[in-house]
Amino acid sequence: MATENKNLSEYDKNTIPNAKDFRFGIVVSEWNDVITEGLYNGAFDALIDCDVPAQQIIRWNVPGSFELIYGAKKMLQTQNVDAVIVIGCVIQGETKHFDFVCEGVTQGIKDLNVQTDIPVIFCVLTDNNMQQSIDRSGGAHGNKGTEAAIAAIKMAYIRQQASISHPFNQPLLTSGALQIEDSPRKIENE
Ligand SMILES: Nc1c(NC[C@H](O)[C@H](O)[C@H](O)CO)[nH]c(=O)[nH]c1=O
Ligand SMILES: CC(=O)[C@@H](O)COP(=O)(O)O
Repeated sequence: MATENKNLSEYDKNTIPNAKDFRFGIVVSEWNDVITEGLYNGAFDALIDCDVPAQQIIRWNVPGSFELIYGAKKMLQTQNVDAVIVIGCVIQGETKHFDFVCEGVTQGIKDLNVQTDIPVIFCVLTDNNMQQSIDRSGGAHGNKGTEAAIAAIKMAYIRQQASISHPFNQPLLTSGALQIEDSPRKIENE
């Protein structure tokens, strides 16, 4: 189902785990900030609506979507959070730069989800034009930031339940994977 056939802002609170004790990091790209601010507001408002105290939501800004990778890495390395949401808006320009930024940030955020124990939620619009971004940041198709917040709560809950049911969960990765230095959180493959 494409976004045009669903409203990104709709969620059923009855299907969402109790989030009042969870802490969330949100890393926001400053590129296309008219859009990213709308996405942030959607995410923040949804977390508050799901009973997350405002003081348990940490926001950092980065210059562009490509920097979301490093920002999220340092967020999860240094802050006590249960999930991180990265927010960006990449809009096609005249050149192939769009392709490389989108692929780079996608792969980078994927790598963080594989290499670390903290879920990182991908709230990065990759649109053909500004209207598509407007439609997905509080416009005709709802707000992808809202969708990302709900995903963050659900993934934080999965992580919490997994640690309860499998307190000594085994490393997932062989050696040689990306090492995130100086992290207070144990890398899965160690
Ligand atoms: N064109 C867009 C960018 N480009 C900037 C890159 O994300 C990055 O900051 C730069 O290459 C320096 O490393 N970023 C967006 O978020 N959105 C765009 O449309
Ligand atoms: C995604 C981008 O970096 C892009 O918007 C930059 O525009 P251009 O390709 O015209 O340089």
